[in-house]
Amino acid sequence: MRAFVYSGQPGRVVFGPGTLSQLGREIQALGARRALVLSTPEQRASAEHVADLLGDRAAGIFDRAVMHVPIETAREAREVARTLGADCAVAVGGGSTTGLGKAIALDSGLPILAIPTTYAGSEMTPIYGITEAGMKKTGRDAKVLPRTVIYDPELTLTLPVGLSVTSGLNAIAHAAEGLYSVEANPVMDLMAEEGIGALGRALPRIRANPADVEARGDALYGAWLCGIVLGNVGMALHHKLCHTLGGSFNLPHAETHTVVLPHALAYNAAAAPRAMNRIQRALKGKDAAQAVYDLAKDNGAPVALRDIGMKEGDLDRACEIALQNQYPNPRPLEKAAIRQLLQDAFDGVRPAAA
Ligand SMILES: NC(=O)C1=CN([C@@H]2O[C@H](COP(=O)(O)OP(=O)(O)OC[C@H]3O[C@@H](n4cnc5c(N)ncnc54)[C@H](OP(=O)(O)O)[C@@H]3O)[C@@H](O)[C@H]2O)C=CC1
Ligand SMILES: O=C(O)/C=C\C(=O)CC(=O)O
Repeated sequence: MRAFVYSGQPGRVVFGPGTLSQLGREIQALGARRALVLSTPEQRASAEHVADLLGDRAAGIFDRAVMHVPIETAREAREVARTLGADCAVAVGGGSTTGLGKAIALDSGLPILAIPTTYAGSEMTPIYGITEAGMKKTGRDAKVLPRTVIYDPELTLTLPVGLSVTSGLNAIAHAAEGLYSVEANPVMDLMAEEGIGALGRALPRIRANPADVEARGDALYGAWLCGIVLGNVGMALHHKLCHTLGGSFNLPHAETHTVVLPHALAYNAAAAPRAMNRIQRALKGKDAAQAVYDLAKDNGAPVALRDIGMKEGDLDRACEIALQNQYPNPRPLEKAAIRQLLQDAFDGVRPAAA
């Protein structure tokens, strides 16, 4: 076994159907008296429900969270938190809403209680992202790691099937890259394989019956584990490509992860055989890249960048941007091969077996 470093992230998790009802107790345990509830405009009704549960511990609602946390929105939310005298942020929603909570916490140190309704995993990480002048900057700060997370599968019943599948594959991407991270360790490997397996089993069941609370619970459990992996070990080529495609070409986050992941795995397969074994074992497939591609395609998710807004003429530039800085990856970053990876992802071809 090779040497490794393991740093656990602190945080309390309350998990299970109906656990939102424990919000009052959890807020009290945090010592918060005036919680600002965050949501997107579309999830305002959920924010109102959360505020009702908080009763006189609710300071107000800020319902203008948007994808990738524009700095203007972050400033506005910080100001609202200050004006209302908030001593806590409660983020109910996906990664966009959790991300806004993190932007507030980064500035003020307010504790976050997160109630995730997608599988993106941000609630398990000390990573924040803020977009300024069209550029998204990410960083790490222990202050932004939510102190408490309530995972209530009932809140994910309204997540449309298409988004459930792509968000689940976003989560799988964290675990898959965690398995070949330079910081990989045996504890994260266990969580990664278990998380991929749980999502691999849950997504087809959610597609068959979006109201299946058991399957929703399994997916959220998988997302939790995959999020822990993202928060603990560094990512590689796949996440770099997705940030490039999302940040510079405005492609949708979870869909981009879904399309690119099989091709990033095929690129790295020969250099990371143990990681590939774990992925294919978790998905009960014969080849990791093909198993991920099939999971997406068989469940109706997009598999081609051309179908999610990418222009073929931008592939060269995407390749250049993704290679501007060096970063750890199992296989060295080879320009021609990465350009071909992007072409394959653009065309949506099923990757060849390793
Ligand atoms: N810092 C970190 O560690 C991480 C950050 N992220 C960041 O998070 C963002 C992506 O997160 P993601 O969760 O995919 O995106 P969003 O939070 O934008 O949610 C994706 C979609 O899910 C919908 N949705 C969420 N909850 C519900 C619900 N209960 N019912 C119906 N629809 C729902 C949203 O609808 P609507 O807009 O209508 O609310 C939205 O259209 C990106 O900015 C990404 O960079 C992602 C992973 C980790
Ligand atoms: O960009 C961020 O906000 C930080 C990390 C992620 O988005 C992880 C991911 O690509 O899913």
